Amino acid sequence: MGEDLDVVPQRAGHGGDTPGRSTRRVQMPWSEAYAAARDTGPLPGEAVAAAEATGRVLAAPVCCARPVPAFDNAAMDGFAVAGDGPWTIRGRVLAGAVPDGLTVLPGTAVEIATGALVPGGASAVLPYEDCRVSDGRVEGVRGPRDHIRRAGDDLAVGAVVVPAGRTVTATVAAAAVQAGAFTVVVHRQPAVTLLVTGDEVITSGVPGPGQVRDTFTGLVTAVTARAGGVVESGRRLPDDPAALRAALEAAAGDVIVVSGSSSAGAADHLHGLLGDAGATWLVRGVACRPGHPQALAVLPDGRFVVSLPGNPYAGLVAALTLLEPLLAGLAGRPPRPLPSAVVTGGVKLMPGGVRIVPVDQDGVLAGAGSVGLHAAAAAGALAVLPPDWVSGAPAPVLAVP
Ligand SMILES: Nc1nc2c(c(=O)[nH]1)N[C@H]1C(S)=C(S)[C@@H](COP(=O)(O)OP(=O)(O)OC[C@H]3O[C@@H](n4cnc5c(N)ncnc54)[C@H](O)[C@@H]3O)O[C@H]1N2
Ligand code: MOO
Repeated sequence: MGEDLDVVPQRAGHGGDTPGRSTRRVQMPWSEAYAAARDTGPLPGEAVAAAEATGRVLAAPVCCARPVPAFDNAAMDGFAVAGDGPWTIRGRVLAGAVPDGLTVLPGTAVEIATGALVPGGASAVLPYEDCRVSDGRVEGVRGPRDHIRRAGDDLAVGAVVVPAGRTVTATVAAAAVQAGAFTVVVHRQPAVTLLVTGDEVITSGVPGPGQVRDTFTGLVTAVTARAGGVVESGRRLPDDPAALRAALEAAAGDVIVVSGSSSAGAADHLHGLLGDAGATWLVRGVACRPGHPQALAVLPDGRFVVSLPGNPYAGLVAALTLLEPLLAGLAGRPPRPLPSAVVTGGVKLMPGGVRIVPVDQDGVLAGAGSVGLHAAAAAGALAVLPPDWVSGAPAPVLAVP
């Protein structure tokens, strides 16, 4: 666990606080940091084929473009008839056929399939079950229902199929297509560039003395996907300010995630570079353990920078505290309260802040430092424990990716 250099549990650090190198950082309460990340607002909408929009959030309502049903069609297999019976059979219309010029005259019938376009003149469809057919004639008694589905019976043009703000599911996409809305307007997916810093970090092979294997690429990719974003590029960088500055300048997309370089050491350049670049802090330090050095800034051109502390468990905490809500907000997902669960066990709490601890599906805490990921991996979730938490009380819970 890192040293508590600067625990000042009060709110501060919102916009306007220009980054610069400093070892003393005011820490924002965890719930405010989470909300600040989540409330950055959605990206604009774009038109996407309904069938390809699954998982995206509607930026505009889906409106009915063609009536449902789109044309008068038979609700039953049988005979479309006009006038009183018996009726002389004059033809057959199957689904998909266009009975151009075919009119059902009084006293005549057309054999018809469910879903087939009902020819002009027909006043009802008699199901086979209600008919007798002999010598090219149909006899039967019309019931109270005409068994014709009229155009627009279910939905009229202009009606709202699904309101804005809903996530496109397979059913939403199918309903849109059924209503003739073949494209839908969804919030743009936030695009992420991941910069993995650290001379000691390697991305393949067995680490040599002083080296570690990168743990962030997979975690950030999973958290990003879960929040509705997409990692468009990832790079490993040495602890070199010029390389980090160039990578920050060149990074494409909406959000730059930087792992490591979050602290105050001689090799930690991120904060100074963000200051040089004129960035504005939305969050700079969070009153939580682990993960207190995490930060969120916005560059003058609107790109966000999320700083994940290099210690792997602390970085995971930060990815769930800042990255996931930021991306979910940018993707247009409506804010929802975090799920909460009854948590039991014993842990040293953090005065003036929250302790974030792996918790299993039965609500039992597992201990964890700021480095090892094993407890989070085995537990599957993290409990956010306020300073006054007692065993048996509920606490917000974050699912691990
Ligand atoms: N003087 C202070 N020192 C430190 C403080 C502090 O407040 N004052 N905070 C400590 C805490 S807490 C954390 S967390 C770390 C944050 O460090 P950085 O974000 O600057 O990260 P590094 O120093 O580069 O690395 C820290 C640690 O993490 C390992 N690491 C880095 N990247 C990866 C990766 N991609 N995969 C796996 N492991 C990684 C790295 O090898 C180091 O062991 O600062 C404390 N120090
Ligand atoms: O302990 Mo640090 O808090 O690893 O982020």
